[in-house]
Amino acid sequence: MSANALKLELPWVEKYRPHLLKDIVGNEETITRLQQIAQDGNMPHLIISGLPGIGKTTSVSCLAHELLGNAYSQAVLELNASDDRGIDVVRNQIKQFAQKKCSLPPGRHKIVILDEADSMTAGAQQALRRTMEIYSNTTRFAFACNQSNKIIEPLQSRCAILRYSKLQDDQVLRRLLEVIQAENVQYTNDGLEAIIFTAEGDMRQALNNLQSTVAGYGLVNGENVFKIVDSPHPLIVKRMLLAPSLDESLALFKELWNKGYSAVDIVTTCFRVTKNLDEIKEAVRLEMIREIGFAHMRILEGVGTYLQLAGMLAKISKVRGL
Ligand SMILES: Nc1ncnc2c1ncn2[C@@H]1O[C@H](COP(=O)(O)OP(=O)(O)OP(=O)(O)O)[C@@H](O)[C@H]1O
Repeated sequence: MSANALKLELPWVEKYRPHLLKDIVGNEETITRLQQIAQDGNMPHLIISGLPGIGKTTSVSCLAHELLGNAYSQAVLELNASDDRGIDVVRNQIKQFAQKKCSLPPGRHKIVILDEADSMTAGAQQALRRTMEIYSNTTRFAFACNQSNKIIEPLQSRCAILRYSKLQDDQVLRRLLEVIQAENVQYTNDGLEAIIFTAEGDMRQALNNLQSTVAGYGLVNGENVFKIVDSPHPLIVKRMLLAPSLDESLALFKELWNKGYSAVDIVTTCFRVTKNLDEIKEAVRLEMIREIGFAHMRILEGVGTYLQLAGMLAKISKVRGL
């Protein structure tokens, strides 16, 4: 195996997973709150919610490490969606853990981390209610989830809810550059732009796409990134949307369609490109987004045909006054 292949073995998302709260990028206010909790030592029950790949699980585990130090391995119970988390696990495993005695730094508590908690059944969540109360003097719970409304109300009312927002492009960029420097990656600016464009604020996806592009092509440039991500190149989509005539627009669309991109891929790229189109008037841009939105809705309802997208392009060219 070559040295390069060996170097690529460990996923960068794991290799560069922050170990301290201060290394987590973005959501500064929430992170500051977690740092305060880490200093006080008295962690409340927590729900951390937000989109995938923005550092929720990482934050909880950093917090637990900072609170418990060397006691982490015995004083933290981590359960995620791949573990069985039905009612029996709550009744047995979690309860047993809560009853377990272990020596901790003074004023600290054992921590149960429930990742992807929104996928737990309502029954299992109900069963947690009493457990959380009875053992709250020794054990605290941290839930990470994508949608906090999937956590039943009684649990929500027992917890402090922290919401993570999507990471800004410059925050993702900063982290990418750190990894690029550490891994000595060759890149071009349009390559970085492509990674940020496709990741849409999801740090995990950004790092994975970076690593896949390096593994596949070596050089991170726009073309290679879009090949790896397998989504239509935004420049072609832009040309399609701004073509001087409907015929030209349809010709570019046909090219994309024949390459095998799905209707959803094309329509979502159309939306992302249109969102940032500075070349046209605001009112026209909003009308275009409206048409794209309608087409997207119909495609998600199941009508993802060639005709559907061709119709969308026809409406867009009408909106643009062609
Ligand atoms: N804010 C961040 N700062 C630095 N690295 C991050 C950040 N967010 C995510 N990452 C990187 O992405 C990886 C995945 O993050 P994490 O598991 O915390 O995501 P998550 O928000 O819990 O997602 P999910 O909802 O899918 O569980 C981490 O290992 C880390 O490398």
